[in-house]
Amino acid sequence: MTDQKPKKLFKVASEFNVATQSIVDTLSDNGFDVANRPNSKITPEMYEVLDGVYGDDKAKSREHERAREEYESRRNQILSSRNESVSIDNFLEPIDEKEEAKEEKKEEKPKEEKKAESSKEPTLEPQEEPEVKEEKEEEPEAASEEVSDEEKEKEIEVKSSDQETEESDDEEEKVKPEEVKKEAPKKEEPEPESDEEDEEDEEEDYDEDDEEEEDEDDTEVEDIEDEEDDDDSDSEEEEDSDEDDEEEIIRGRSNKKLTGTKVVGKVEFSKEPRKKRKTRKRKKDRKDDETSDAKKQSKPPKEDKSSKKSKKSKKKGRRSKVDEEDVEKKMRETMQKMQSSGTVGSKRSKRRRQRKEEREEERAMQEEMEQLEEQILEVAEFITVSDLAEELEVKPTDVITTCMNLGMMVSINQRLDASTIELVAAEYDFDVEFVDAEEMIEEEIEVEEDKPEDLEPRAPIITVMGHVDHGKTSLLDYIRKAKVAAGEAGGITQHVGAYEVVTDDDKKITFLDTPGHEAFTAMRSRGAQATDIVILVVAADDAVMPQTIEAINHAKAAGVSIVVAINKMDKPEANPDKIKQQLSEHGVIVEEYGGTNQVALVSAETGDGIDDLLEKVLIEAELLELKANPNRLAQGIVLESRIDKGKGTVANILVQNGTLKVGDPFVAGPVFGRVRAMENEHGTRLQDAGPSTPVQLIGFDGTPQAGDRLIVPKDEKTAKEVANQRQQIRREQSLRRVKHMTLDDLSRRMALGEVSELNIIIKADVDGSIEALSGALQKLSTEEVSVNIIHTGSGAITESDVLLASASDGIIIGFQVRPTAGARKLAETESIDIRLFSVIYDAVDEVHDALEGMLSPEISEQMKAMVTVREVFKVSKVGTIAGCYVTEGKLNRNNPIRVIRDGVVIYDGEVDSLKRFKDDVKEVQAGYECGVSIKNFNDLKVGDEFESYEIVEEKRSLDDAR
Ligand SMILES: Nc1nc2c(ncn2[C@@H]2O[C@H](COP(=O)(O)OP(=O)(O)OP(=O)(O)O)[C@@H](O)[C@H]2O)c(=O)[nH]1
Repeated sequence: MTDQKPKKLFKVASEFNVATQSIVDTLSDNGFDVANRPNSKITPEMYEVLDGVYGDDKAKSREHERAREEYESRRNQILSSRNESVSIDNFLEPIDEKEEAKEEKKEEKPKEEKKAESSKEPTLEPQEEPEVKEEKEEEPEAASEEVSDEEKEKEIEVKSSDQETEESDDEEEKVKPEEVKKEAPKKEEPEPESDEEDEEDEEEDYDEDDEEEEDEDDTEVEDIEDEEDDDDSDSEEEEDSDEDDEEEIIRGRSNKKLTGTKVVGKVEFSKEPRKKRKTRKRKKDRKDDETSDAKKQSKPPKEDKSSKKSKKSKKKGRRSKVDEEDVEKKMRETMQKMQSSGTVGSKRSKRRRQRKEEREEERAMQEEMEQLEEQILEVAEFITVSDLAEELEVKPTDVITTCMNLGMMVSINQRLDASTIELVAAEYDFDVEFVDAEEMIEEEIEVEEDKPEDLEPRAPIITVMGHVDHGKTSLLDYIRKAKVAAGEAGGITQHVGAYEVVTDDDKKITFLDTPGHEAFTAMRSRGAQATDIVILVVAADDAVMPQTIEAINHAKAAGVSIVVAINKMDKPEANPDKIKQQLSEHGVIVEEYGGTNQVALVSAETGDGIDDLLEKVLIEAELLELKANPNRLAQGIVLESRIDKGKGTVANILVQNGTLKVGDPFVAGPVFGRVRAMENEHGTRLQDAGPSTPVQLIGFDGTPQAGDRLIVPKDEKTAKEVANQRQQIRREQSLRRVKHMTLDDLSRRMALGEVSELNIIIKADVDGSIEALSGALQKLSTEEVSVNIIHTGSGAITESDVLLASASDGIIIGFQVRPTAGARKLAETESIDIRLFSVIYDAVDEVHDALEGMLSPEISEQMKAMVTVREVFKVSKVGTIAGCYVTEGKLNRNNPIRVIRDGVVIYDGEVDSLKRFKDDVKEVQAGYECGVSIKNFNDLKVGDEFESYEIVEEKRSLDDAR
């Protein structure tokens, strides 16, 4: 009009609210040759011509715009009056209004078309209308959803205005020309903002939920940004602006909206909608790869994703390259504008892009992981050559050849150890992940996983622990007498390792018979855990004692909840507060002190508080949500076993899950069996036993160990096979495997990935050394291996320590203390590594070296003899002479010697003189008496022990080093 400068086609189109094609056509009719491109220049002359043809439309467009504006603000009012969040409902409510608007639009569009076309080919008009309808019918499929979607679209459409500009004959009076558009968006901007925010959130969720549609969503999102940023300049070339509009429409909504949008385009050009899609896709691609211009290349992979997309790609192909490039260029510009403008929209788009990049990275990583996983072989140690070959998908002879090349002669049925399996697998480019052999076998039989709906609450299984004489047995006895199913005639007739009690409100609790943490830990050391809750008994008239602390540590190491029973409350000197206080110092914090451990004040003598204790146990059980499925094949645990002259092997079993029935075949550890008979503690024969029921079971082929898991497989054949396999594996393991952690073995096991933590039990002479040592050791934790001090205590290393080490696969560090004879033997049989030190730094260095994989135990200490002092003679000028008895080994006068009193090293020195009767001797064998004096040490007492030892240099073999 008044403008002297040439205008861009898309702007003019938007101004007149006509399709760019119509403008191009009109111009060509009037002798102007203009390409239908958004940026084609419309000279003032051309503009004049257009003004003549479309001037009226412009006015209508303005009117329309105003109407739309009104509608928009009404809508926003409604929306904001509701809860800000934009939900489908929010959109659905103003349906009527929107529907109206929609109707208007539908009517407007065809008419506009007519007008646009009328200048050229009025006859085409009637044909266009049906086309539009068709489109509309085709695209939006889900009617109800789309109503809301379309409404949303409309809102946005209204904002963008380009589409509405596409005429309206009937509505002419209502609809006003375009200029309004420009004003309108500005006003609208703040309002729609909130909607779009919400939409954006929706999109975010959507993005995350649906990767497939991610791209489209993103496109939509960007379109929204376009909308936001370009609202002012709403103007876009007719065609592309149509596309953009569509995109804008799409923005806040689902893909269906996109299709709805197409309709607009189709009104004018039957292929338009497809072009629009192309544009969208291009946009997507650009977003995917902003910097790359080669969008077309990036498209194909995405297109593969869905047939829809591939269709799109075909459509793309139809369009001329030039057009695409132009549009892309335009899009790029828009994007740049958006970025440089630094608007909220651009920030959003950045965020979105970031998210998208992150997602892509994640996807790439996942793919990588998958690839890596493919190369990981999950096998059990001691797998046979043939099984390994099967896993590697090669012939057994190939594995044998590989082993030969590695310098090992193996047979097809030979079982291989971890390092050999690794070596062989490496030859085939596989990494190995070792899984527990027994678990693997169990996996074969334990296919069925309990469904949550099949699970029913089961009775909790309780172990009572506490210090000597604090009343564990009394408590168990009282509960048993008072609560064991009162109706049972004859009372308790036999020991089944556990018993069930029924509380006043008819709830069941199963108590394991053997109190104390030794039994508990011994069971755990065999890989079994029967206990759900520990009742920690502490005498109210005493204090938290060493075994109380041990019990706490054992329960914690097992991850079992603790309910405290402060016993002997009937005693006048009872002081429960002191006990609670002391317990809190050891990590057992009762509820009134802000902790989670429940506490009951009881008297095992009078029975006071026992009901309260049981109630608290039940509450704890409820918190633990202990459940089992009684309607499945049984699983249980062997509590004890013995051989009965008449019955053969008899074992006390605790059923943990499922129901054990007479006649069931089973496997308990490496032992096969079939349930011949079951009895409860009252000697009553049972036909079946459900979860948490203790029974005495007959029908074993061999003798299982306490702690062995009992499983009922689907048939006898499987049970026999599993038992057989387990026997083989156990044999293999006992032959070839150091069962428990040792410092020497640590680095090897670290390399195998078997170890992520080093559990240490510290025993020392005094508390000060414990603190210093545990502090220093804990600091040694590395990323790969964390150092856990699971128990500390002063005094000799006891069997209980060894059991805990065994159960927790830990090592024992003794500082200035020695193991008791029993502990030493147990440590030998359980292969527990006990390291004894006299200097804290030596201990720290050794653990450090082990963790670094640099431990070189070339020099080690070997105990040569143990000697007990039976009498002490003080001889003037000579000093103290001990009359001794050599209990173990051979006492050599040249070996260094330690003096141990109550398990604690009190002196480390040399033998001054060693005599048999009156004669000096070089050495004395075990079982003989002798007289010993120690250089510079006279403080000898009856009962002291001497430990004679030798420093040995060990040469490490290659095997050791591995
Ligand atoms: N007054 C009083 N004495 C109790 C109570 N509970 C246990 N006792 C007594 O404390 C002593 C030790 O009780 P036990 O039940 O044998 O203690 P324990 O913890 O099982 O001991 P060990 O089996 O040696 O570990 C016995 O003489 C009981 O009579 C109580 O609540 N009140």
